[in-house]
Amino acid sequence: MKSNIKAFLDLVKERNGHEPEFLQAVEEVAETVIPYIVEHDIYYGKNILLRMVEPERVLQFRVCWIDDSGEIQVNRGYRIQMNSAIGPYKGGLRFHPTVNMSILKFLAFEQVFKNSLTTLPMGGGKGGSDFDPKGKSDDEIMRFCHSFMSELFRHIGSNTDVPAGDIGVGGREIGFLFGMYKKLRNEFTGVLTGKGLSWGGSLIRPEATGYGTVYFAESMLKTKGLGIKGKNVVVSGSGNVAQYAAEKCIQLGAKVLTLSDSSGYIHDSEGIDAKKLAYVMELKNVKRGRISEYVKKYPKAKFVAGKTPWEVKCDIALPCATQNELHESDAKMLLANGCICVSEGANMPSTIQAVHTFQKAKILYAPGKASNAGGVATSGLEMTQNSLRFNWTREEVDKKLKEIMANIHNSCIEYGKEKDGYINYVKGANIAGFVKVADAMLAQGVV
Ligand SMILES: NC(=O)C1=CN([C@@H]2O[C@H](COP(=O)(O)OP(=O)(O)OC[C@H]3O[C@@H](n4cnc5c(N)ncnc54)[C@H](O)[C@@H]3O)[C@@H](O)[C@H]2O)C=CC1
Ligand SMILES: O=C(O)CCC(=O)C(=O)O
Repeated sequence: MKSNIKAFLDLVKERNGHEPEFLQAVEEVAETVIPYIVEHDIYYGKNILLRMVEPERVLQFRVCWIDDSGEIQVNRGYRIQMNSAIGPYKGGLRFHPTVNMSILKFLAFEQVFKNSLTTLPMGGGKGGSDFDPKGKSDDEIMRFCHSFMSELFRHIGSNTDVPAGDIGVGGREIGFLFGMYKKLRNEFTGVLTGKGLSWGGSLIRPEATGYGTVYFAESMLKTKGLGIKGKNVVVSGSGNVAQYAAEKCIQLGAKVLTLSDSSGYIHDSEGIDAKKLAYVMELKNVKRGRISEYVKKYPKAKFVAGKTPWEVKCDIALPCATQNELHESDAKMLLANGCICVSEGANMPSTIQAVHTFQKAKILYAPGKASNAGGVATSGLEMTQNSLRFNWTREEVDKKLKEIMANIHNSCIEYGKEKDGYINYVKGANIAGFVKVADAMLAQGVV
Protein backbone atom coordinates (compact mmCIF):
# COMPACT_ATOMS: atom_id res chain seq x y z
CA MET A 1 0.00 0.00 0.00
CA LYS A 2 2.80 2.37 0.98
CA SER A 3 4.41 1.86 -2.45
CA ASN A 4 1.11 2.74 -4.20
CA ILE A 5 0.87 5.99 -2.22
CA LYS A 6 4.54 6.81 -2.82
CA ALA A 7 4.35 6.14 -6.57
CA PHE A 8 1.28 8.38 -6.84
CA LEU A 9 2.81 11.20 -4.80
CA ASP A 10 6.09 10.99 -6.77
CA LEU A 11 4.14 11.50 -9.98
CA VAL A 12 2.18 14.46 -8.56
CA LYS A 13 5.42 15.93 -7.20
CA GLU A 14 7.11 15.58 -10.60
CA ARG A 15 4.36 17.71 -12.15
CA ASN A 16 3.81 20.17 -9.29
CA GLY A 17 7.12 20.17 -7.40
CA HIS A 18 7.09 23.91 -6.85
CA GLU A 19 3.66 23.91 -5.16
CA PRO A 20 4.18 22.86 -1.51
CA GLU A 21 0.70 23.64 -0.16
CA PHE A 22 -0.95 21.80 -3.05
CA LEU A 23 1.30 18.77 -2.52
CA GLN A 24 0.46 18.81 1.21
CA ALA A 25 -3.28 18.78 0.51
CA VAL A 26 -2.88 15.96 -2.03
CA GLU A 27 -0.72 13.90 0.34
CA GLU A 28 -3.31 14.16 3.09
CA VAL A 29 -6.00 12.85 0.75
CA ALA A 30 -3.81 10.16 -0.86
CA GLU A 31 -2.89 8.63 2.52
CA THR A 32 -6.49 7.60 3.12
CA VAL A 33 -8.11 7.46 -0.34
CA ILE A 34 -5.53 5.29 -2.14
CA PRO A 35 -5.96 2.37 0.31
CA TYR A 36 -9.73 2.67 -0.27
CA ILE A 37 -9.30 2.67 -4.06
CA VAL A 38 -7.05 -0.39 -3.91
CA GLU A 39 -9.73 -2.28 -1.96
CA HIS A 40 -12.58 -1.32 -4.32
CA ASP A 41 -12.52 -2.73 -7.86
CA ILE A 42 -14.88 -0.12 -9.31
CA TYR A 43 -12.30 2.62 -8.63
CA TYR A 44 -9.09 0.64 -9.10
CA GLY A 45 -7.01 1.11 -12.26
CA LYS A 46 -8.98 4.10 -13.57
CA ASN A 47 -6.57 6.86 -12.51
CA ILE A 48 -9.44 8.70 -10.83
CA LEU A 49 -7.31 10.43 -8.20
CA LEU A 50 -4.75 11.34 -10.85
CA ARG A 51 -7.57 12.98 -12.82
CA MET A 52 -8.84 14.75 -9.69
CA VAL A 53 -5.49 16.41 -8.91
CA GLU A 54 -5.39 18.00 -12.38
CA PRO A 55 -7.58 21.15 -12.52
CA GLU A 56 -10.13 21.09 -15.33
CA ARG A 57 -9.12 24.67 -16.11
CA VAL A 58 -6.67 27.24 -14.71
CA LEU A 59 -7.18 30.92 -15.44
CA GLN A 60 -4.60 33.60 -14.75
CA PHE A 61 -5.11 37.20 -15.75
CA ARG A 62 -3.79 40.73 -15.36
CA VAL A 63 -5.64 43.11 -13.05
CA CYS A 64 -4.74 46.78 -13.54
CA TRP A 65 -6.21 49.51 -11.36
CA ILE A 66 -5.43 53.08 -10.31
CA ASP A 67 -4.66 53.84 -6.65
CA ASP A 68 -5.71 57.00 -4.78
CA SER A 69 -2.45 58.77 -5.67
CA GLY A 70 -3.11 58.21 -9.40
CA GLU A 71 -0.48 55.51 -9.82
CA ILE A 72 -1.24 52.44 -11.97
CA GLN A 73 -1.03 49.17 -10.01
CA VAL A 74 -0.78 45.69 -11.52
CA ASN A 75 -1.89 42.51 -9.74
CA ARG A 76 -2.47 38.90 -10.73
CA GLY A 77 -5.95 37.42 -10.81
CA TYR A 78 -6.67 33.67 -10.77
CA ARG A 79 -9.52 31.17 -10.94
CA ILE A 80 -8.90 27.44 -10.58
CA GLN A 81 -11.85 25.44 -11.95
CA MET A 82 -10.91 22.16 -10.30
CA ASN A 83 -13.77 19.70 -10.73
CA SER A 84 -17.32 20.00 -12.09
CA ALA A 85 -18.41 16.35 -11.89
CA ILE A 86 -21.25 16.97 -9.42
CA GLY A 87 -22.16 20.60 -10.13
CA PRO A 88 -20.92 24.04 -11.17
CA TYR A 89 -17.51 25.05 -9.80
CA LYS A 90 -18.03 26.61 -6.38
CA GLY A 91 -15.60 28.20 -3.94
CA GLY A 92 -14.27 31.45 -2.60
CA LEU A 93 -11.99 34.22 -3.78
CA ARG A 94 -8.98 35.14 -1.63
CA PHE A 95 -7.30 38.56 -1.78
CA HIS A 96 -4.00 38.37 0.10
CA PRO A 97 -0.38 39.13 -0.88
CA THR A 98 0.59 35.45 -0.36
CA VAL A 99 -1.86 34.21 -3.01
CA ASN A 100 -0.21 32.07 -5.68
CA MET A 101 -0.98 28.99 -7.77
CA SER A 102 0.04 26.54 -5.04
CA ILE A 103 -2.26 28.07 -2.42
CA LEU A 104 -5.22 28.34 -4.77
CA LYS A 105 -4.77 24.80 -6.09
CA PHE A 106 -4.68 23.39 -2.56
CA LEU A 107 -7.82 25.35 -1.68
CA ALA A 108 -9.60 24.29 -4.88
CA PHE A 109 -8.64 20.63 -4.32
CA GLU A 110 -9.94 20.70 -0.72
CA GLN A 111 -13.10 22.41 -1.96
CA VAL A 112 -13.97 19.48 -4.25
CA PHE A 113 -14.13 17.07 -1.28
CA LYS A 114 -15.79 19.61 1.02
CA ASN A 115 -18.54 20.49 -1.43
CA SER A 116 -19.20 16.82 -2.08
CA LEU A 117 -19.58 16.24 1.68
CA THR A 118 -22.31 18.89 1.94
CA THR A 119 -24.56 16.62 -0.23
CA LEU A 120 -25.40 19.67 -2.37
CA PRO A 121 -24.72 19.70 -6.14
CA MET A 122 -21.55 21.81 -6.20
CA GLY A 123 -18.22 21.17 -7.92
CA GLY A 124 -15.01 22.72 -6.59
CA GLY A 125 -13.10 25.87 -7.49
CA LYS A 126 -11.16 28.69 -5.89
CA GLY A 127 -9.64 31.96 -7.01
CA GLY A 128 -8.31 35.28 -5.94
CA SER A 129 -5.45 37.69 -6.28
CA ASP A 130 -2.15 38.74 -4.69
CA PHE A 131 -3.83 42.12 -4.09
CA ASP A 132 -3.46 43.23 -0.44
CA PRO A 133 -6.64 44.93 0.84
CA LYS A 134 -4.88 46.00 4.05
CA GLY A 135 -4.62 49.79 4.26
CA LYS A 136 -6.57 50.38 1.01
CA SER A 137 -9.42 52.91 0.85
CA ASP A 138 -12.97 51.80 -0.03
CA ASP A 139 -12.53 53.49 -3.43
CA GLU A 140 -9.34 51.55 -4.12
CA ILE A 141 -11.05 48.28 -3.13
CA MET A 142 -13.92 49.13 -5.49
CA ARG A 143 -11.62 49.94 -8.43
CA PHE A 144 -9.67 46.74 -7.87
CA CYS A 145 -12.82 44.57 -7.61
CA HIS A 146 -14.30 46.13 -10.74
CA SER A 147 -11.11 45.53 -12.70
CA PHE A 148 -10.85 41.94 -11.40
CA MET A 149 -14.42 41.19 -12.49
CA SER A 150 -13.93 42.87 -15.89
CA GLU A 151 -11.96 39.73 -16.83
CA LEU A 152 -13.47 37.06 -14.54
CA PHE A 153 -17.04 37.66 -15.81
CA ARG A 154 -16.25 35.78 -19.05
CA HIS A 155 -15.52 32.57 -17.17
CA ILE A 156 -18.24 32.37 -14.50
CA GLY A 157 -22.04 32.18 -14.32
CA SER A 158 -24.79 30.85 -12.07
CA ASN A 159 -24.67 27.45 -13.82
CA THR A 160 -20.94 27.47 -14.57
CA ASP A 161 -18.90 28.76 -11.66
CA VAL A 162 -20.16 30.60 -8.57
CA PRO A 163 -17.43 32.37 -6.53
CA ALA A 164 -17.83 33.70 -2.97
CA GLY A 165 -15.65 35.18 -0.21
CA ASP A 166 -12.56 33.90 1.58
CA ILE A 167 -9.65 35.74 3.27
CA GLY A 168 -9.81 39.42 2.34
CA VAL A 169 -13.12 39.07 0.51
CA GLY A 170 -16.28 39.82 2.52
CA GLY A 171 -19.62 41.52 1.92
CA ARG A 172 -18.07 44.78 0.70
CA GLU A 173 -15.96 43.08 -1.99
CA ILE A 174 -18.80 40.74 -3.09
CA GLY A 175 -20.93 43.87 -3.62
CA PHE A 176 -18.38 45.53 -5.89
CA LEU A 177 -17.76 42.28 -7.80
CA PHE A 178 -21.49 41.67 -8.27
CA GLY A 179 -22.08 45.25 -9.46
CA MET A 180 -19.55 44.89 -12.28
CA TYR A 181 -20.75 41.39 -13.27
CA LYS A 182 -24.34 42.62 -13.52
CA LYS A 183 -23.32 45.60 -15.63
CA LEU A 184 -21.22 43.57 -18.07
CA ARG A 185 -23.68 40.67 -18.45
CA ASN A 186 -26.83 42.76 -18.13
CA GLU A 187 -28.42 40.10 -15.96
CA PHE A 188 -29.29 39.70 -12.29
CA THR A 189 -28.40 36.12 -11.32
CA GLY A 190 -26.97 34.25 -8.36
CA VAL A 191 -23.48 34.28 -9.84
CA LEU A 192 -21.83 35.05 -6.48
CA THR A 193 -22.77 34.05 -2.95
CA GLY A 194 -22.31 36.04 0.23
CA LYS A 195 -24.45 38.80 -1.30
CA GLY A 196 -26.21 41.48 0.76
CA LEU A 197 -29.69 40.57 2.04
CA SER A 198 -31.49 43.15 -0.09
CA TRP A 199 -29.92 41.88 -3.34
CA GLY A 200 -30.12 38.11 -3.19
CA GLY A 201 -28.07 37.13 -0.14
CA SER A 202 -29.06 34.47 2.37
CA LEU A 203 -29.59 34.95 6.07
CA ILE A 204 -26.92 33.15 8.13
CA ARG A 205 -24.33 33.04 5.27
CA PRO A 206 -21.95 35.41 7.14
CA GLU A 207 -22.29 33.32 10.31
CA ALA A 208 -22.35 29.90 8.65
CA THR A 209 -18.67 28.85 8.55
CA GLY A 210 -18.01 29.76 12.19
CA TYR A 211 -21.34 28.40 13.45
CA GLY A 212 -20.89 25.19 11.47
CA THR A 213 -17.39 24.66 12.90
CA VAL A 214 -18.88 24.80 16.41
CA TYR A 215 -21.85 22.57 15.48
CA PHE A 216 -19.32 20.03 14.22
CA ALA A 217 -17.31 20.27 17.47
CA GLU A 218 -20.57 19.66 19.37
CA SER A 219 -21.26 16.49 17.34
CA MET A 220 -17.74 15.23 18.01
CA LEU A 221 -18.00 15.94 21.75
CA LYS A 222 -21.36 14.17 21.85
CA THR A 223 -19.69 10.90 20.79
CA LYS A 224 -17.89 11.09 24.17
CA GLY A 225 -20.99 12.15 26.09
CA LEU A 226 -19.63 15.71 26.38
CA GLY A 227 -20.85 19.20 25.38
CA ILE A 228 -19.47 22.68 24.76
CA LYS A 229 -21.01 24.34 27.82
CA GLY A 230 -18.43 25.37 30.39
CA LYS A 231 -15.46 24.48 28.18
CA ASN A 232 -12.45 26.76 27.66
CA VAL A 233 -11.97 27.53 23.99
CA VAL A 234 -8.95 28.93 22.17
CA VAL A 235 -9.76 30.55 18.80
CA SER A 236 -7.20 31.82 16.28
CA GLY A 237 -7.96 34.54 13.73
CA SER A 238 -10.33 37.45 14.19
CA GLY A 239 -11.96 37.58 10.76
CA ASN A 240 -15.29 36.25 9.56
CA VAL A 241 -14.86 32.62 10.60
CA ALA A 242 -13.22 33.34 13.97
CA GLN A 243 -15.82 35.96 14.92
CA TYR A 244 -18.82 33.71 14.37
CA ALA A 245 -17.13 30.62 15.84
CA ALA A 246 -16.53 32.71 18.97
CA GLU A 247 -20.13 33.99 18.90
CA LYS A 248 -21.61 30.48 18.77
CA CYS A 249 -19.28 29.24 21.56
CA ILE A 250 -20.41 32.15 23.76
CA GLN A 251 -24.08 31.44 22.95
CA LEU A 252 -23.58 27.80 23.95
CA GLY A 253 -22.02 28.71 27.29
CA ALA A 254 -18.32 28.19 26.59
CA LYS A 255 -15.54 30.58 27.60
CA VAL A 256 -13.61 32.00 24.64
CA LEU A 257 -10.09 32.95 25.76
CA THR A 258 -8.25 34.14 22.66
CA LEU A 259 -8.42 35.72 19.20
CA SER A 260 -5.50 36.58 16.92
CA ASP A 261 -4.27 38.16 13.73
CA SER A 262 -0.97 38.06 11.86
CA SER A 263 0.66 40.32 14.50
CA GLY A 264 -0.08 38.09 17.53
CA TYR A 265 -2.88 37.03 19.86
CA ILE A 266 -4.94 38.47 22.71
CA HIS A 267 -5.63 36.39 25.83
CA ASP A 268 -8.58 37.42 27.97
CA SER A 269 -8.64 35.05 30.93
CA GLU A 270 -12.04 36.40 32.02
CA GLY A 271 -13.46 35.32 28.66
CA ILE A 272 -14.50 37.27 25.56
CA ASP A 273 -18.23 37.83 26.11
CA ALA A 274 -20.85 39.07 23.62
CA LYS A 275 -20.12 42.74 24.37
CA LYS A 276 -16.37 42.33 23.93
CA LEU A 277 -16.97 40.37 20.71
CA ALA A 278 -19.16 43.20 19.38
CA TYR A 279 -16.18 45.51 19.98
CA VAL A 280 -13.92 43.11 18.00
CA MET A 281 -16.41 43.00 15.12
CA GLU A 282 -16.50 46.80 14.95
CA LEU A 283 -12.69 46.95 15.23
CA LYS A 284 -12.10 44.37 12.47
CA ASN A 285 -15.04 44.87 10.10
CA VAL A 286 -15.54 48.64 10.25
CA LYS A 287 -12.35 50.27 11.56
CA ARG A 288 -10.20 47.52 10.03
CA GLY A 289 -7.77 47.77 12.98
CA ARG A 290 -5.35 45.32 14.63
CA ILE A 291 -6.36 42.82 17.34
CA SER A 292 -3.70 44.31 19.68
CA GLU A 293 -6.04 47.30 20.17
CA TYR A 294 -8.31 45.00 22.24
CA VAL A 295 -6.06 45.41 25.29
CA LYS A 296 -6.42 49.21 25.20
CA LYS A 297 -10.17 48.73 25.55
CA TYR A 298 -9.94 45.78 27.95
CA PRO A 299 -6.66 46.27 29.89
CA LYS A 300 -7.03 43.09 31.96
CA ALA A 301 -6.40 41.10 28.77
CA LYS A 302 -2.88 40.70 27.42
CA PHE A 303 -1.49 40.89 23.89
CA VAL A 304 1.25 38.43 22.95
CA ALA A 305 3.11 39.74 19.90
CA GLY A 306 4.33 37.47 17.12
CA LYS A 307 2.87 34.25 18.55
CA THR A 308 -0.11 31.94 17.98
CA PRO A 309 -2.57 31.13 20.80
CA TRP A 310 -1.87 27.37 21.05
CA GLU A 311 0.19 27.85 24.23
CA VAL A 312 -2.97 28.85 26.15
CA LYS A 313 -4.50 26.01 28.21
CA CYS A 314 -7.86 24.95 26.78
CA ASP A 315 -10.34 22.09 26.26
CA ILE A 316 -11.19 22.97 22.67
CA ALA A 317 -9.07 24.59 19.93
CA LEU A 318 -10.63 26.23 16.88
CA PRO A 319 -7.99 27.25 14.30
CA CYS A 320 -9.81 29.88 12.19
CA ALA A 321 -7.05 32.01 10.63
CA THR A 322 -5.06 30.45 7.79
CA GLN A 323 -3.18 27.41 6.43
CA ASN A 324 -0.30 25.86 8.40
CA GLU A 325 -0.84 28.03 11.46
CA LEU A 326 -0.67 25.01 13.82
CA HIS A 327 2.57 23.00 13.84
CA GLU A 328 3.60 19.71 15.44
CA SER A 329 5.07 21.53 18.47
CA ASP A 330 1.77 23.43 18.89
CA ALA A 331 -0.18 20.16 18.72
CA LYS A 332 2.06 18.67 21.43
CA MET A 333 1.56 21.77 23.58
CA LEU A 334 -2.24 21.59 23.18
CA LEU A 335 -2.22 17.90 24.18
CA ALA A 336 0.05 18.52 27.18
CA ASN A 337 -2.37 21.23 28.32
CA GLY A 338 -5.36 18.86 28.17
CA CYS A 339 -7.02 19.84 24.86
CA ILE A 340 -9.55 17.15 23.85
CA CYS A 341 -11.07 18.56 20.67
CA VAL A 342 -9.83 20.42 17.58
CA SER A 343 -12.36 21.60 14.99
CA GLU A 344 -10.82 23.46 12.06
CA GLY A 345 -12.58 26.62 10.85
CA ALA A 346 -9.73 27.52 8.50
CA ASN A 347 -8.59 25.47 5.50
CA MET A 348 -5.65 23.15 6.30
CA PRO A 349 -4.55 25.12 9.39
CA SER A 350 -2.71 22.09 10.83
CA THR A 351 0.45 20.71 9.25
CA ILE A 352 0.43 16.99 8.37
CA GLN A 353 2.72 16.33 11.38
CA ALA A 354 0.30 18.17 13.70
CA VAL A 355 -2.61 16.12 12.32
CA HIS A 356 -0.71 12.88 12.93
CA THR A 357 0.07 14.05 16.49
CA PHE A 358 -3.64 14.60 17.24
CA GLN A 359 -4.58 11.27 15.68
CA LYS A 360 -1.88 9.35 17.58
CA ALA A 361 -3.25 10.79 20.82
CA LYS A 362 -6.76 9.77 19.62
CA ILE A 363 -8.35 13.10 20.49
CA LEU A 364 -11.34 14.47 18.60
CA TYR A 365 -9.82 16.08 15.50
CA ALA A 366 -11.78 17.33 12.45
CA PRO A 367 -10.14 18.57 9.23
CA GLY A 368 -11.48 21.82 7.79
CA LYS A 369 -12.98 20.13 4.75
CA ALA A 370 -15.53 18.55 7.12
CA SER A 371 -15.82 21.05 9.99
CA ASN A 372 -15.82 24.31 8.00
CA ALA A 373 -18.15 23.07 5.24
CA GLY A 374 -21.07 25.03 6.74
CA GLY A 375 -19.98 28.15 4.86
CA VAL A 376 -20.11 26.70 1.38
CA ALA A 377 -23.18 24.63 2.32
CA THR A 378 -25.03 27.84 3.14
CA SER A 379 -23.74 29.30 -0.11
CA GLY A 380 -25.44 26.31 -1.74
CA LEU A 381 -28.62 27.25 0.11
CA GLU A 382 -28.21 30.82 -1.18
CA MET A 383 -27.98 29.45 -4.74
CA THR A 384 -31.16 27.45 -4.18
CA GLN A 385 -33.01 30.50 -2.82
CA ASN A 386 -31.82 32.55 -5.83
CA SER A 387 -33.10 29.88 -8.23
CA LEU A 388 -36.44 29.73 -6.41
CA ARG A 389 -36.53 33.56 -6.16
CA PHE A 390 -37.52 33.07 -2.55
CA ASN A 391 -35.94 33.69 0.87
CA TRP A 392 -35.94 31.32 3.82
CA THR A 393 -36.07 32.68 7.38
CA ARG A 394 -33.05 32.77 9.68
CA GLU A 395 -34.44 29.80 11.62
CA GLU A 396 -35.01 27.78 8.44
CA VAL A 397 -31.47 28.34 7.16
CA ASP A 398 -29.91 27.63 10.56
CA LYS A 399 -31.92 24.40 10.82
CA LYS A 400 -30.72 23.27 7.39
CA LEU A 401 -27.13 24.21 8.32
CA LYS A 402 -27.35 22.11 11.50
CA GLU A 403 -28.76 19.16 9.53
CA ILE A 404 -25.99 19.40 6.92
CA MET A 405 -23.26 19.52 9.59
CA ALA A 406 -24.82 16.52 11.35
CA ASN A 407 -24.94 14.62 8.02
CA ILE A 408 -21.27 15.39 7.37
CA HIS A 409 -20.46 14.11 10.85
CA ASN A 410 -22.40 10.91 10.13
CA SER A 411 -20.54 10.43 6.82
CA CYS A 412 -17.23 10.78 8.68
CA ILE A 413 -18.32 8.05 11.09
CA GLU A 414 -19.52 5.82 8.23
CA TYR A 415 -16.19 5.95 6.37
CA GLY A 416 -13.79 6.82 9.19
CA LYS A 417 -14.58 4.60 12.18
CA GLU A 418 -11.58 2.39 12.97
CA LYS A 419 -11.76 -1.15 14.38
CA ASP A 420 -11.01 0.12 17.91
CA GLY A 421 -13.90 2.62 17.69
CA TYR A 422 -11.69 5.70 17.10
CA ILE A 423 -13.23 8.03 14.53
CA ASN A 424 -10.62 9.08 12.01
CA TYR A 425 -12.37 12.17 10.68
CA VAL A 426 -9.67 12.77 8.03
CA LYS A 427 -10.20 9.33 6.56
CA GLY A 428 -13.99 9.65 6.84
CA ALA A 429 -14.14 13.07 5.17
CA ASN A 430 -11.71 12.16 2.40
CA ILE A 431 -13.39 8.88 1.44
CA ALA A 432 -16.97 10.16 1.73
CA GLY A 433 -16.04 13.22 -0.35
CA PHE A 434 -14.19 11.11 -2.89
CA VAL A 435 -16.90 8.47 -3.45
CA LYS A 436 -19.57 10.88 -4.67
CA VAL A 437 -17.24 12.72 -7.06
CA ALA A 438 -15.60 9.51 -8.30
CA ASP A 439 -18.99 7.89 -9.00
CA ALA A 440 -20.05 10.92 -11.05
CA MET A 441 -16.76 10.91 -12.97
CA LEU A 442 -17.11 7.21 -13.76
CA ALA A 443 -20.69 7.73 -14.96
CA GLN A 444 -19.62 10.61 -17.23
CA GLY A 445 -16.73 8.73 -18.86
CA VAL A 446 -13.24 9.95 -19.71
CA VAL A 447 -13.72 13.69 -20.27
N1 LIG B 1 -15.24 32.86 4.81
C1 LIG B 1 -15.69 31.63 4.67
O1 LIG B 1 -16.89 31.39 4.51
C2 LIG B 1 -14.75 30.48 4.77
C3 LIG B 1 -13.44 30.62 5.14
N2 LIG B 1 -12.65 29.54 5.34
C4 LIG B 1 -11.27 29.67 5.77
O2 LIG B 1 -11.22 30.29 7.05
C5 LIG B 1 -9.99 31.01 7.21
C6 LIG B 1 -10.28 32.43 7.59
O3 LIG B 1 -11.05 33.05 6.55
P1 LIG B 1 -12.00 34.31 6.81
O4 LIG B 1 -12.32 34.41 8.25
O5 LIG B 1 -13.08 34.23 5.82
O6 LIG B 1 -11.06 35.49 6.36
P2 LIG B 1 -10.98 36.98 6.91
O7 LIG B 1 -10.27 37.74 5.90
O8 LIG B 1 -12.30 37.43 7.38
O9 LIG B 1 -10.06 36.76 8.17
C7 LIG B 1 -8.80 36.16 8.08
C8 LIG B 1 -8.22 36.10 9.46
O10 LIG B 1 -7.01 35.36 9.44
C9 LIG B 1 -5.98 36.15 9.98
N3 LIG B 1 -4.76 35.83 9.28
C10 LIG B 1 -4.52 35.89 7.95
N4 LIG B 1 -3.25 35.55 7.71
C11 LIG B 1 -2.72 35.26 8.92
C12 LIG B 1 -1.46 34.83 9.33
N5 LIG B 1 -0.47 34.67 8.45
N6 LIG B 1 -1.25 34.61 10.65
C13 LIG B 1 -2.26 34.80 11.55
N7 LIG B 1 -3.47 35.20 11.21
C14 LIG B 1 -3.70 35.43 9.91
C15 LIG B 1 -6.42 37.57 9.71
O11 LIG B 1 -5.79 38.47 10.58
C16 LIG B 1 -7.91 37.46 9.98
O12 LIG B 1 -8.16 37.50 11.35
C17 LIG B 1 -9.24 30.80 5.89
O13 LIG B 1 -8.43 29.67 5.99
C18 LIG B 1 -10.38 30.52 4.89
O14 LIG B 1 -9.91 29.81 3.77
C19 LIG B 1 -13.15 28.26 5.20
C20 LIG B 1 -14.43 28.07 4.82
C21 LIG B 1 -15.32 29.15 4.48
O1 LIG C 1 -19.15 29.85 0.03
C1 LIG C 1 -18.35 29.54 -0.83
O2 LIG C 1 -18.61 29.27 -1.98
C2 LIG C 1 -16.88 29.57 -0.52
C3 LIG C 1 -16.49 28.95 0.76
C4 LIG C 1 -15.03 28.68 0.74
O3 LIG C 1 -14.29 29.33 0.06
C5 LIG C 1 -14.52 27.58 1.51
O4 LIG C 1 -15.31 26.71 1.90
O5 LIG C 1 -13.30 27.52 1.74
